[in-house]
Amino acid sequence: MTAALLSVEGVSKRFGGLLAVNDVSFSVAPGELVSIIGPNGAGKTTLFNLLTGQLLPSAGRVRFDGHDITRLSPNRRARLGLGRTFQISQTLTSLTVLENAMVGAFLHHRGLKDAARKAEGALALVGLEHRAGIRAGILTLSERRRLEVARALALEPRIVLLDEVMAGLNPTEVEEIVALVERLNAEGHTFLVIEHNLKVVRRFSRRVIVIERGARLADGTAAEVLDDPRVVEAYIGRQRAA
Ligand SMILES: Nc1ncnc2c1ncn2[C@@H]1O[C@H](COP(=O)(O)OP(=O)(O)OP(=O)(O)O)[C@@H](O)[C@H]1O
Repeated sequence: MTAALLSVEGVSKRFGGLLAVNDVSFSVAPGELVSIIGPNGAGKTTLFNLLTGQLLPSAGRVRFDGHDITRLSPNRRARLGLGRTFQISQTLTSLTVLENAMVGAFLHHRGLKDAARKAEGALALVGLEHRAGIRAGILTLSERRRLEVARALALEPRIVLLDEVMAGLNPTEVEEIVALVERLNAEGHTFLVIEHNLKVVRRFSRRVIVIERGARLADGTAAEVLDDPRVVEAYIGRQRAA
């Protein structure tokens, strides 16, 4: 078995009386594309925040490439190779598209020229190179999402965490992002993705983890997990009923 790139070991997060993440364990191997699904409020974004250091866990450990990163700052984790996008767009609307991508690149490249070259490469990976010089504020939602992926890629990450990058997009735009993530994964990028669109999840994930009320309810192949009666009951049935 391939050594894990990211390991989550018995991680919990308590907010006062609420156990938002409850003793969750799993690992991600290099090259995988793993989806995390679960009902609203299940604890998925909190779990991402524990992985990237925006929050510290109440219990448990996070390891990255064998190193214990449980208490490292977000910046140190990003330097080690944890890139992410946020559910709420972090695009700096008054800066250009290139300058936004450079925010990621500055982590490893202090010089302007080097950072710009790295950022241009990341924009080319997501098909936004022709938009490099325009103000990010005038991008469409779909372009903005791709810019966020580019900013994460400009960090030269070893894993990219995507938090609902397809939310609010129309079916054509969803297809574009799915194709982008599939291509990047085929090129060797490792992804951990929070996604609500189960058609997308079934299509592109080899592996799916279900979080419900903070706990891991299932972890397996997309077919195993999405057809598991417990998952249908806890999540999919509820989505269908909605
Ligand atoms: N900083 C915080 N302080 C207190 N409670 C919080 C905080 N962040 C999240 N929570 C609570 O933790 C629970 C899990 O929230 P979280 O945002 O992680 O869920 P989610 O699965 O990402 O939901 P969604 O799919 O709606 O984005 C929710 O009950 C939420 O209200």
